[in-house]
Amino acid sequence: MIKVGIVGGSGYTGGELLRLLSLHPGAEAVCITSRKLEGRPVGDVHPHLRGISSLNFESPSASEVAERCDVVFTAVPHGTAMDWVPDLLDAGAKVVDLSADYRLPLEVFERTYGMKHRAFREAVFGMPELHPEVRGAGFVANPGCYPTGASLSVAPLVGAGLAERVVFDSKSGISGAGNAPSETSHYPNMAENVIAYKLTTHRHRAEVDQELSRLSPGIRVSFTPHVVPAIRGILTTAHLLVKDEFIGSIPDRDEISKIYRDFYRDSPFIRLVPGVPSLGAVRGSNFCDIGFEVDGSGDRIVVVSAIDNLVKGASGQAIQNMNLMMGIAETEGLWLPGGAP
Ligand SMILES: NC(=O)C1=CN([C@@H]2O[C@H](COP(=O)(O)OP(=O)(O)OC[C@H]3O[C@@H](n4cnc5c(N)ncnc54)[C@H](OP(=O)(O)O)[C@@H]3O)[C@@H](O)[C@H]2O)C=CC1
Ligand SMILES: CC(=O)N[C@@H](CCC(=O)OP(=O)(O)O)C(=O)O
Repeated sequence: MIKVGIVGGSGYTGGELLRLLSLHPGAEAVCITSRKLEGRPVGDVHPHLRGISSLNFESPSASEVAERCDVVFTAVPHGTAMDWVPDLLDAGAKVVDLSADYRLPLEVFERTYGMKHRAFREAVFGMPELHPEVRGAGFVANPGCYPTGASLSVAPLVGAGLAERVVFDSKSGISGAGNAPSETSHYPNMAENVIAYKLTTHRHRAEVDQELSRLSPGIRVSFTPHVVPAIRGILTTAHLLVKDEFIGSIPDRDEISKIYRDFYRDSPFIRLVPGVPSLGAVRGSNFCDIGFEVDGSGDRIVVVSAIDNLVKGASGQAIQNMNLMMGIAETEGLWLPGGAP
């Protein structure tokens, strides 16, 4: 049994890690931290875990957590994980960091997040479909939620050299913002509304750019996020503008499907769907559903992806990474259907 610790277990991704781990046959949570809830049962703040988890929140040091665990998930805000990760690694634990602290090269992180990094280490970028080196790794930076849905939606087409530019338009459920109440999450502001924000400046553009540039150097990436009145889920619409040489001669639907199937042949959590993906079909699951349509104008392919931001966009992908790091089947504990409708 893999012994698991969760630093920052009172938040949304911490609760989701516990839910998924409770279904995992080869891993068990043994330590869950919270500064403000020390001593309280996990079910006090995560009511869905009442009767399932008998753990109490603790407030131990990094070395104590590492001593008791094989793998530790750091599910704390960016700028905070860097105070935990080096000590956990030095004490011998494998670490999956859910924050943004280790997803980008040092200089790009500091520019994008406007802060000095206090404890930089190299990590493997934890998107197994694009980074097979996750297998056996000791330290993995789990990707952001938007970058997961965005990068996976078009990676095969970008890798095939079709794209000049991709313009992403993403819609997220409100849990993407974490459990601290904010003006955006206030019910009268959010209900029956759609809020676009950081139209050209969201920090996740750097992550998507990083992943797609590896596949096609020089590609141009634009990204605009929205919050919609849903709790979970991210629906991303990618407008892939083809290179000049493909204008009017975009591969047909069968050829594009083949590009996807070949690229994702070893990726059990990617489902190429015949129509338009829906959030209901992936809610609660680790799947990323992808559908596409070639624009009759001949210069654009529109791709839509759907993920659950708390699962494939965070805690599910983190467990997928843990499985690969520990040398067990990638799907272990994660082979769950979505909660349609
Ligand atoms: N929500 C989402 O969809 C996604 C989130 N992420 C990332 O995952 C991480 C966690 O997100 P989420 O669960 O939503 O966040 P929440 O705001 O819901 O929870 C944050 C957790 O961090 C703990 N925490 C906060 N500050 C500190 C600190 N200084 N030291 C130790 N613990 C601290 C809090 O515990 P307490 O105050 O009780 O100590 C709480 O448990 C973030 O980096 C987020 O960006 C990534 C992808 C998707
Ligand atoms: C809806 C919403 O507010 N989403 C968050 C996504 C944050 C997240 O989960 O990403 P990181 O792990 O990179 O912080 C936002 O736009 O900031």
